[in-house]
Amino acid sequence: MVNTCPHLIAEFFHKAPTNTLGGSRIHYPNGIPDNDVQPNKPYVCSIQTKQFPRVTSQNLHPSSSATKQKPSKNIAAPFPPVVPNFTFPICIYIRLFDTLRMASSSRVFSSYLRTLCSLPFRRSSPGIPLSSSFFIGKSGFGSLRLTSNLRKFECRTRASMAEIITPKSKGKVQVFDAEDELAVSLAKYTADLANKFSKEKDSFTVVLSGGSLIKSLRKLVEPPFIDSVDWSKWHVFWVDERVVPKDHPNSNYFLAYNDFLSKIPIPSGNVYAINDALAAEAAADDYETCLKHLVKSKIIDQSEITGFPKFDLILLGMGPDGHVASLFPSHPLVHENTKWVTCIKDSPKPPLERISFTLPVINASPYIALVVAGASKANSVHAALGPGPSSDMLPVQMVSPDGVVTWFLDKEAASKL
Ligand SMILES: O=C1O[C@H](COP(=O)(O)O)[C@@H](O)[C@H](O)[C@H]1O
Repeated sequence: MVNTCPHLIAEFFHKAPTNTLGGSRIHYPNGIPDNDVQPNKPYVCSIQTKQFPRVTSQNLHPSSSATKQKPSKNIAAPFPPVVPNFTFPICIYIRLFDTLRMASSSRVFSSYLRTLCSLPFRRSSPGIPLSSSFFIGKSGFGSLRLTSNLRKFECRTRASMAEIITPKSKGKVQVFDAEDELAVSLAKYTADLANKFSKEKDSFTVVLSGGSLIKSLRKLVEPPFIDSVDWSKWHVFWVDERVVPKDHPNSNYFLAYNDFLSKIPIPSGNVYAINDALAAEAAADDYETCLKHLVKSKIIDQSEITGFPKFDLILLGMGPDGHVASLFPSHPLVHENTKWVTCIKDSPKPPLERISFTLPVINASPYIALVVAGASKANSVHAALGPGPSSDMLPVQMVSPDGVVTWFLDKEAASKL
């Protein structure tokens, strides 16, 4: 019986005409007897109830008349009068830990549902998976599992972040309801890695992109993160640069200096800008020489397998067309596999001339963050993370390191997943 269960799982289908939600009886799958239920193991069960009103997106709304129904005499409180607009697409499984009290109290149940309502993906959108399920554990940490007939996602969430677990090769994908939350998470991720590497090898080599990435790093230069790292251990590089003077508004260095570097106590000798006094090829060669020197002096690690430099962390942005660094779709530079640093003189995005790390350098990194926000990038995010192969590989799809790729997406960028 419910009362003897170490944890409970409720399931409801808000689309089905017989929707119910309640706690009078838990049915475990495949006829598992209640006393065989293992602690801390999730089961997808159904709750059979006659007491609660049917659950639909309407009657979960506070103003709905269903929420004002009188509860049956068997339940402690009316079924959630407080759950805001609730429009999960198909079906939801709620795992409740720690006993009967959770199932037997609709107040607890409704507080779980409130947490659930703050999740992304709660609105139906084109391409919404055919079914979804949601698990909430003891700590308030939950996950949303979305299943389509093409592929499976599993999302884990804390507050308004969902994590989509894709095939390993595609990396770890986090989706944030708001860009501000993305920025906090990125700051924590970066600070944690900086501390890990500073502790392990007394230095931290990090590579910046230009563009919107710098804005997304803004929380790192605010408390508590700014005080949580030893900036003297940092060595900062650029994955790409535009061939313009360092004080030009198009310069990636200029952007990073204004919004990031000028706000942190990093030794100026640890900031390795691309030489703006040289023409494109010379600047690329000069940067490669600089990197080789730093590999020799053991500031930068080197991949034992490929010989390419191995930066501790590469922070990558992605353009709406799926470009990363200054490696653009269908451009021959994406196939450069000898040089460490190269240049492009016909960039489809201005300015025409740019310097860029090559893909083997990017892919040598043990940690890559792909930071992508905004609806304009949703198609490329879908090409990279969505189901099925695409005929023309975007540069972002060629980011495939031996290490870990972590995607930081806002919900607009993830809207086509
Ligand atoms: O031109 C560039 O574009 C990409 C993406 O920029 P975003 O503003 O769309 O995020 C950027 O990552 C790269 O460093 C930059 O040179």
